Amino acid sequence: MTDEICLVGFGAIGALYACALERSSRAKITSVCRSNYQTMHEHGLMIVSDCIGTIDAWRPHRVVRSVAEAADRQYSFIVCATKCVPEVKKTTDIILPLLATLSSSSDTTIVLLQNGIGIEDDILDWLDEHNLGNTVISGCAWVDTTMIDGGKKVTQHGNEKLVLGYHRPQASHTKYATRFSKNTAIKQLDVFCDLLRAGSTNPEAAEDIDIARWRKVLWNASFSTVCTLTRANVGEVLATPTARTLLVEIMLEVLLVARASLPPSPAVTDVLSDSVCIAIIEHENQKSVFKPSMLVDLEAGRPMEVEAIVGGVLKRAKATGVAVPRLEVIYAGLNVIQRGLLGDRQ
Ligand SMILES: NC(=O)C1=CN([C@@H]2O[C@H](COP(=O)(O)OP(=O)(O)OC[C@H]3O[C@@H](n4cnc5c(N)ncnc54)[C@H](OP(=O)(O)O)[C@@H]3O)[C@@H](O)[C@H]2O)C=CC1
Ligand SMILES: CC(C)(CO)C(=O)C(=O)O
Repeated sequence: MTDEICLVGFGAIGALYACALERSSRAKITSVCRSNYQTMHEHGLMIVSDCIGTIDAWRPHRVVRSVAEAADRQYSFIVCATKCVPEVKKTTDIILPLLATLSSSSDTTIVLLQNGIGIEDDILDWLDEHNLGNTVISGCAWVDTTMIDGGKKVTQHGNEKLVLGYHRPQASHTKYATRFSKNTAIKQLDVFCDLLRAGSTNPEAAEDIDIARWRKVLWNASFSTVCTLTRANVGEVLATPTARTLLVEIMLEVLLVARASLPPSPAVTDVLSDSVCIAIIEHENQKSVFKPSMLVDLEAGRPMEVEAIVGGVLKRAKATGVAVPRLEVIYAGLNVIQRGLLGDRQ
């Protein structure tokens, strides 16, 4: 069987995983290409990847200019791999024409490939409001991939892992909870992971995606934010003892919020224990010249994922009454920069 899949957000992550999905030979991808529509038509995309190899002039099955144009059919999966910047546009607003194609009889699954905490909230709210129970999956990518040459090339170096899982209804989603089917969610997660595996990438189905997301945001809320505020690479931050201490202190704050937000379980105790902070720091190459994507966005003058990466943690901190003084300072500092980046968009 061939799955029709729509991809919104044809950047580094979107293109890499769309290519993998299509290389499974069991998926047809419709890609919404915004700034790179013309480039895709004229040149296709060159992919140079340590996991899927080198592919010249790849073009997805169908390339369209807008989400509205893509919404002419039902899809098995709607994949969103834009940067998550609700300060510019909420995910529900970006994919609204596709959401409008959903009905109580459709099995369409929404997949969010984005960093951050609470990135699924507005989609679940929308489904609840519309009395729908479609599965929502999200993925945390542990990969270093970049789109370069004006959208003509994607590079991916080193290891790649995509941890995926489905989101359970939240307490406020009473209508979604009655429509949601855990069996369907598990089945759809399996299908998506199988397609990615067949396309030579390394998906991992998480028992509990919330735990996996908190584990991932530990890195983003600390390294990404401190590197961005100091405009320094990972090695430069690690070489500065006070900044190194700050990284650990931020991670400890995130861990307090994570443990207060999640139902207690052996997995939470295991994956989100304080000792993980030192392990994360020691795992980094101390001389790394790597720049987190938040800093890369700043340097390119693009809005950063402040709300998704820091705002999401702060929302959960407020809801659970956990004090996060360092994250508050980080958030305020990043928002000063973000205001400049948003400019007229505000
Ligand atoms: N790159 C990486 O190595 C990693 C990234 N991530 C996460 O993955 C997510 C995606 O990141 P990444 O691929 O790097 O991002 P990119 O900036 O490379 O790509 C984002 C893409 O989304 C498109 N887009 C944005 N808004 C819209 C819209 N309204 N309609 C249509 N297209 C839109 C952009 O198009 P346009 O060019 O027109 O703006 C761009 O092609 C982020 O959450 C990031 O934090 C996680 C781990 C690693
Ligand atoms: C942790 C990392 C580097 C992906 O592996 C990332 O998420 C980022 O740069 O934003």
